Amino acid sequence: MPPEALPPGFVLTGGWRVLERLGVGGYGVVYRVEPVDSPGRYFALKLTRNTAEGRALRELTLLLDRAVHPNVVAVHACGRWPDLVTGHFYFVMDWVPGPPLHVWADQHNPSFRQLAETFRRVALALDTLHAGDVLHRDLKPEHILLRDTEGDPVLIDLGASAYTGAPTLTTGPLPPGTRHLRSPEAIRFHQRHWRHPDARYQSVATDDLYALGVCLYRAATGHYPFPPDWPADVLCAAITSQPPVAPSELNPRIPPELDAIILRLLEKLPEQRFQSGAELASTLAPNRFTSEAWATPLFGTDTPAPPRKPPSLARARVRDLETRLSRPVLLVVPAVLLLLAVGWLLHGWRQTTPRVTPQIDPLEGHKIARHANSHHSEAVTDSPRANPIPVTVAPVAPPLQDPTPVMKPPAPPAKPRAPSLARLSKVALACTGLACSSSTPYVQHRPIPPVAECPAGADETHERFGIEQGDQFEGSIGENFGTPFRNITVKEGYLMTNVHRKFKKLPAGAQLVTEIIFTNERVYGRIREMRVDGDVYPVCLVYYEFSDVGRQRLPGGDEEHAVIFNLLHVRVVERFREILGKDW
Ligand SMILES: Nc1ncnc2c1ncn2[C@@H]1O[C@H](COP(=O)(O)OP(=O)(O)OP(=O)(O)O)[C@@H](O)[C@H]1O
Repeated sequence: MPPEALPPGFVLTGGWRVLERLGVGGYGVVYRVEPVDSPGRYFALKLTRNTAEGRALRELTLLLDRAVHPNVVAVHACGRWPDLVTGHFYFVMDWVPGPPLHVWADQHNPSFRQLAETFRRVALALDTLHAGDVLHRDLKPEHILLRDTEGDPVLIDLGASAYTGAPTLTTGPLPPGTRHLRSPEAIRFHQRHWRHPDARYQSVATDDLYALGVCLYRAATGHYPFPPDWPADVLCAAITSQPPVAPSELNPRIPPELDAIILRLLEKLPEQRFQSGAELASTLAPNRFTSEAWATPLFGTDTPAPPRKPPSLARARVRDLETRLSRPVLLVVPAVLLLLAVGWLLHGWRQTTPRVTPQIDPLEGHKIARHANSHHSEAVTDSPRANPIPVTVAPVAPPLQDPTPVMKPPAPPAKPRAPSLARLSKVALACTGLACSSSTPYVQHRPIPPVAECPAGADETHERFGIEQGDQFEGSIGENFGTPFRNITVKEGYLMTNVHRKFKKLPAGAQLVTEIIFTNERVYGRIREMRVDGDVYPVCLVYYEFSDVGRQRLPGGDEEHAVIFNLLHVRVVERFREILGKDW
């Protein structure tokens, strides 16, 4: 039985009876359970979805040892299912009966004073974690549950937390996290270092405090400072350089002091934020908020606040572009040409980008920023953008695993060219928040990618999933397993290939983080990392066609874009080779 499908009444090894499923996250599924020998006492049981339990053990270690606090969920037992030794790992913690923070704010509609008190307690809990060298790193409204309607908060999900001596979870520049709650400095770091395999962002307390500011903004206004469903590059650019709309502009009931506190938490520079949970907590001390404004509920029911506009995507696009255009190489271009390009781009973007559609909550009369599902932890990703070629695939962040050193021949120097309007537009189009970290917009002649070794541990993964060198299976690029199948446009960088159908023990839908490299003739896909049910495995796979590594480029594309068909073969290899036509 799959771990996420245990029915009510099912009893797990260890004597825990399942009552209901509370949630499914990236790595675990959480059930409300009761002990068989003590029915009526409720607990939450987090069961890993995969038998590899790195994150769960880490979380358990923290909850048992370092993160013991009345406002952090307490853990009581652990075990494995179905087999005591080899089964899925689980741990049992307090069941928190109330809703997550944003749902509480929207539906219970507490007073500003209650909200401040809830956040004061979260700030104190954070301060204790930080004092013990623990960083939460994935604070979001979904991870702050309310114990009761008064708003006593409980922090959950420390699976991504950092603590001294903890095993590293990822080997990319950023730790796991959720994009719209990442701090500006973390995103800036990613923009600068995503091509550098050894770069690691060191989270600090002010990252958690920034995320807490995002949670507070969401609770007090019904919106995120920057909507999570914005295209990734625009969202990242907005987080790093666009000031958020003042919360009081979205919800005029917000007392000025709270407005200032939220904006300070969201400062772009960490040194301008609160420096510790304790500092924030003292600013939120209840005796400071005596005015009438603090006693009012967050949102009006009798006289609903006039709907205000959430931050505009078009404005963010302009700022994004402004940021990019301020790069020195472009300063020499006459302003009039820039304006023309901006106008043209905005026109194109308006037609091609999703819009943020506010949805009115009928109960409270305030708007809730709409976003697809709950937001699971993820790495920063890039996004599709306006492109003259039909379908562009969204690149993703580089792999989480240790990239293997690549034996690179010296790169041919890029030809300097004088800026022209055509080139400018092209650069602006091709230049994403992440891709902008590269200083060369494009090169004309691309070398065949050099030989590189497989990442450490790939053999073990192959064995685990029953695949061996020379095996070939179908992969597809794009959401919905790539369907409908079609020609797509890819850029160099990273994108996600899916295992298209089950192959040996490889499940359909397993995600293959693929490095795309292309020459003038071929597109190479090198895969060093596979993600299955939230777990990450090193692998050594390549795109493959007939007896050749890589895929033929189809007509279309340009120096920046290559067109390929999105259903393709993936082959297990012993190393990444460079020679065309070489049989395996
Ligand atoms: N102690 C608890 N009491 C009540 N509900 C809980 C508890 N712990 C978790 N949940 C519910 O289960 C959901 C998933 O839990 P959690 O976030 O810990 O899983 P995850 O796999 O780490 O997810 P993510 O992908 O967000 O990191 C939570 O969003 C929450 O709704």
